[in-house]
Amino acid sequence: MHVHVNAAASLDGKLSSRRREQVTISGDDDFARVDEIRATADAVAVGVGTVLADDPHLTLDDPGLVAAREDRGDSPHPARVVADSRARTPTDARILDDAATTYLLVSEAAPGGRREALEAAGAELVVAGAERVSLPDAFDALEARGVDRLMVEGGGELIFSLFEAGLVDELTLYVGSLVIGGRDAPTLADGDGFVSDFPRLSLRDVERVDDGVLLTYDC
Ligand SMILES: NC(=O)C1=CN([C@@H]2O[C@H](COP(=O)(O)OP(=O)(O)OC[C@H]3O[C@@H](n4cnc5c(N)ncnc54)[C@H](OP(=O)(O)O)[C@@H]3O)[C@@H](O)[C@H]2O)C=CC1
Ligand SMILES: Nc1nc(O)c(N)c(N[C@@H]2O[C@H](COP(=O)(O)O)[C@@H](O)[C@H]2O)n1
Repeated sequence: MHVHVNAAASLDGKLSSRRREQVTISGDDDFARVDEIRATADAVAVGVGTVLADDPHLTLDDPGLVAAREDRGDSPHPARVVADSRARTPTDARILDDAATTYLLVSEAAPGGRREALEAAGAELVVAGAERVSLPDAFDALEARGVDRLMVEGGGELIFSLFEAGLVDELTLYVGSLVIGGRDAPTLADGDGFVSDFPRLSLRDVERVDDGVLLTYDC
């Protein structure tokens, strides 16, 4: 499976503020670029922290991109994926509407009642890992369901785990021209952080987009 991580950060590396509310960092051109990456993906993933903070929809905005997917025999929108060990996704989350298939990656520790409620709300559950979602096992299960290209939009906890597991193939980072600051504000890679064996990426491209910079890396 090809895993493409995309995120937007302030120039001090924050994905949002210390309030963990959604901050608009990208401009129109960058959001259009994000839509295009979504359109080429079989599925778009976030962690449950992003679902709880942003209530994202993760579908395509551009009807032309929807039509192009349908012309080539794909579903109108990519599937949606949430890494959610304990099945904390609210049953009324936008990500659970019927616009696209939604896979919830849960662990064996997810309470049975929550699993049933989320299945009733339309989610397809994938169980991988004892306490926390095992990303390698979960991604194998997604691949078995036809997900060959996965886009990951965040947040920082999930992205750190993906780097830690060596699962990232490509990173695009839009760096907006604003400062958010805050020692507790989410960054591109949070988690426990690395103290050695830091992942080193290969810079493929640098481009000016909106009033910021788009960095593209091979991982
Ligand atoms: N600017 C941007 O591009 C973006 C910004 N954001 C912002 O980021 C913030 C949310 O980010 P964050 O709080 O880091 O949340 P994440 O979206 O990264 O979700 C983290 C949660 O995912 C669950 N999870 C399940 N399995 C794993 C695993 N193997 N590794 C890591 N996490 C796992 C964990 O909860 P559990 O243990 O319960 O499973 C964890 O707390 C919000 O403020 C949002 O606005 C988000 C995306 C993009
Ligand atoms: N690329 C990008 N730029 C920003 O400025 C952002 N705040 C985000 N956030 C991500 O986009 C998701 C929202 O998706 P929908 O519009 O609801 O489909 C949000 O959850 C973050 O993952 N991304």
